[in-house]
Amino acid sequence: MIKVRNLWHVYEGKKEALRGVSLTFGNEIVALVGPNGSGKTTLAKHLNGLLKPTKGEVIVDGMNTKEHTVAELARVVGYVFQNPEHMFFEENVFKEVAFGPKNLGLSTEEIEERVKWALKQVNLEGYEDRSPYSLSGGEKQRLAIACILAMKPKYLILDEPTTGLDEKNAERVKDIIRKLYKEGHGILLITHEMDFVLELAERVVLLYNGKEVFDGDVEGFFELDLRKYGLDHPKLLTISKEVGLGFVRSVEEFVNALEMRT
Ligand SMILES: Nc1ncnc2c1ncn2[C@@H]1O[C@H](COP(=O)(O)OP(=O)(O)OP(=O)(O)O)[C@@H](O)[C@H]1O
Repeated sequence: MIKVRNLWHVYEGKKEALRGVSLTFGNEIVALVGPNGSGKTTLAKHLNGLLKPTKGEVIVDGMNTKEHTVAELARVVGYVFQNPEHMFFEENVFKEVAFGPKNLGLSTEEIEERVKWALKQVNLEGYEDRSPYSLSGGEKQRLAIACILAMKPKYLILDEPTTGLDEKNAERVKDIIRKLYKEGHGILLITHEMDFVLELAERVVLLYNGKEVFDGDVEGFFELDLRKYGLDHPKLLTISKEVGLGFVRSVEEFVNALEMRT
């Protein structure tokens, strides 16, 4: 479990980015949403100790982030940043994925095993010798996930993982997220894409001005007046409600509901 208790974060210059956020998070897919500047990235950075609380505390599987290093916490909470190409620096995909496990001090054999396993999870087998920079946008995103997975963290934070991807690549990333969740990972998705929230999340945390203004299930979230928070409803849901079919989470569910009615 990750427990966030009355978390405040004040940046230098006195910007209060988080103002008393409390939540717990386990093996689930949680979407962290909110308008620009609401504090999503600041909150996420607290979960693996990149930032330390100004007030309050964050406990990751019993570890208080104030008392543990980022290196220790990164074994438990992996963070896949937005625009992953900025994080690549090795000459090939194998070395890129091996970097994390190497830093954990694992044996060569185990490192190789982990790289193989992580690349398989994201369908990048056979890419070992390619330069990370030669990959497509979708492949880079999957490589970034593999780099983090190779550390075998229990929790994963994914910051805008489908931004800039075409539909096919976005679907692939969604499939990876579903698979990782089924395998027991807790997943925190930072996203602006409400379709993504509708389709994938189990729970939504909405931040606004550094406070959580909603923490609950997806259906309840989409009953909010989201315009107040600078967010939109997904088109599919709007149409479904307009034609009286109520809450659906995918085109498939919409079509089924339509067929049931006729
Ligand atoms: N290093 C920093 N120093 C000072 N203020 C900062 C710093 N980083 C973020 N902030 C401010 O803290 C607030 C919250 O920022 P944060 O990046 O957490 O928001 P966000 O919800 O992730 O936004 P976005 O959706 O635009 O990525 C913003 O007002 C931002 O300008």
